[in-house]
Amino acid sequence: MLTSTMTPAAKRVALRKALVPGAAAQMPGAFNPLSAKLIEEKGFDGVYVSGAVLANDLGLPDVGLTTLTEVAARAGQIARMTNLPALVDADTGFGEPMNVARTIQELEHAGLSGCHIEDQFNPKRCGHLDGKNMVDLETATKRIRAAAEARIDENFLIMARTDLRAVEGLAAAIDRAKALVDAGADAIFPEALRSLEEFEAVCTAVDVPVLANMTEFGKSELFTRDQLAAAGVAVVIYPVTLLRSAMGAAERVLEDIRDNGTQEASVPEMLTRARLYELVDYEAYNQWDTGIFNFEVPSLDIASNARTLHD
Ligand SMILES: C[C@](O)(C(=O)O)[C@H](CC(=O)O)C(=O)O
Ligand SMILES: [Mg+2]
Repeated sequence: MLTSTMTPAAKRVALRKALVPGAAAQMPGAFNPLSAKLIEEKGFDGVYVSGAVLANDLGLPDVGLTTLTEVAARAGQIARMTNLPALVDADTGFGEPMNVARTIQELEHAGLSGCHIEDQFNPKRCGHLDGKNMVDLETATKRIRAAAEARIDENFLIMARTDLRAVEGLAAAIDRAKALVDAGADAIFPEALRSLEEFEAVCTAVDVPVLANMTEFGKSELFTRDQLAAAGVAVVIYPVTLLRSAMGAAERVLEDIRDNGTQEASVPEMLTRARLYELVDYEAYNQWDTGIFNFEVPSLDIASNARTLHD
């Protein structure tokens, strides 16, 4: 009720514990606080807060336009609504090393469990697009060192993302990943790898947990959890999956209303009123005021989601 019951410190410990090489812990991307509750209810290991989703949600492209204030605020809203640890995409860190240090502290104060910082130039691009511009090794390591030194809670996870694979190849990406670990990264996000063998090579080369980005319509195939676990991956993100699914459903129902004059045919696809109320724990709020949940919600078979509007 109201917020999660676990402290940010406890969630950070949970994230550290989940990040075991070969565990392939699954962290779907929450596009809002409510979807984080759904992710938790379905038994996932953590929640990812995607920079692409955050930007796209504002109607913006994912090119580094969002500010630290916007990202910390939205990620904080998401993090505090779930007992799962939340890992946020901090893009290029929002500036020079001193700004990166502030980014880490703001994200900690917002209740996040960790973040990743990448080695692209601003304006950055989605890691699965061509034409990325990379910063040099010195700048990349400075960002990570500043991040690691700035944290207050030693369990706040600093993950270094390298986008070098698509630009200079796997060997260069592995070299950079090692240097980023030496600079203080607790985990590595090798972006846009091409095969399971490449994941395996990175996992073998670095002695910290490795993340796999299973984003749709990108450069990586959509490998299964078992395949990634066998390659040694510690954590898997599905960053934009829920936003793409929700927006796909929204597009379909809008066309239904426009073309048929009613949404009736789309209702079976919808989350029911009862299910929605269950997710926001409506009933629990009666603890303060018994008048809050004293009405009838059409009782239905929540599991099959099979009712119609007229039930
Ligand atoms: C992981 C990612 O950084 C994100 O912002 O979610 C994106 C995802 C995407 O655009 O599909 C990425 O650069 O891979
Ligand atoms: Mg991103």
